[in-house]
Amino acid sequence: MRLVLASGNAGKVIELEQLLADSDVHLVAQTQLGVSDAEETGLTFVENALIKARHAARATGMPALADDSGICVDALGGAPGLYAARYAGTHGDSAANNAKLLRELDGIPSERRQAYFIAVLVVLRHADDPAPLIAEGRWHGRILDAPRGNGGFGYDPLFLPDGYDVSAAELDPALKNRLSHRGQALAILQQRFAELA
Ligand SMILES: O=c1nc[nH]c2c1ncn2[C@H]1C[C@H](O)[C@@H](COP(=O)(O)OP(=O)(O)OP(=O)(O)O)O1
Ligand SMILES: [Mg+2]
Repeated sequence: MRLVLASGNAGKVIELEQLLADSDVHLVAQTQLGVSDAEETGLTFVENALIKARHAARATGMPALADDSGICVDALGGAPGLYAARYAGTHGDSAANNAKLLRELDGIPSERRQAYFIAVLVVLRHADDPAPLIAEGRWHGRILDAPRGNGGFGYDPLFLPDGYDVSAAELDPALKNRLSHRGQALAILQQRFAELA
């Protein structure tokens, strides 16, 4: 089964390809097919994932998988949340986003730095599919005082997963994929791939 992966984020593409490496799902990244990024106008992760999947399915005529994700920080009322990719103003500027997150949490002690990553994955069989497959995962932890590690992407250097003494950027990639919001959501979705036409 060939699916277009409706994401322009190289970190996500690597993780999702790895997660599906042993399956019969073959992902083709939308950038390889010349598909532009969709405008993320939704007010929820589900809406944005649907918008992205529909955009890629429409452009390619292929079934599509999309991931909308973010990080929600309790002490910030859930921010950056849905707006994680554009938290500091420029879409996808991880260095600026991470710096802003550290600034916003300046002086807040570690016991009040709880946060979770969330990912919503959507599969549309075609652009007008009225019955998308949808799965969600959440990964709990806290925000560090300073970045640690070079792996992963995005907010990983600032995220200390519950139960671990290393940041998400210091975890072995395969372990991150087993634990993460994205890995959890994909495990749920895979149980349903069999339903795909
Ligand atoms: O495992 C993760 N480790 C670190 N950071 C993460 C993770 N998962 C999501 N994130 C951050 C990246 C981005 O700041 C935002 C997602 O934003 P989101 O719009 O879903 O993705 P994006 O714009 O980078 O790519 P695209 O929309 O083309 O899939 O949350
Ligand atoms: Mg995005």
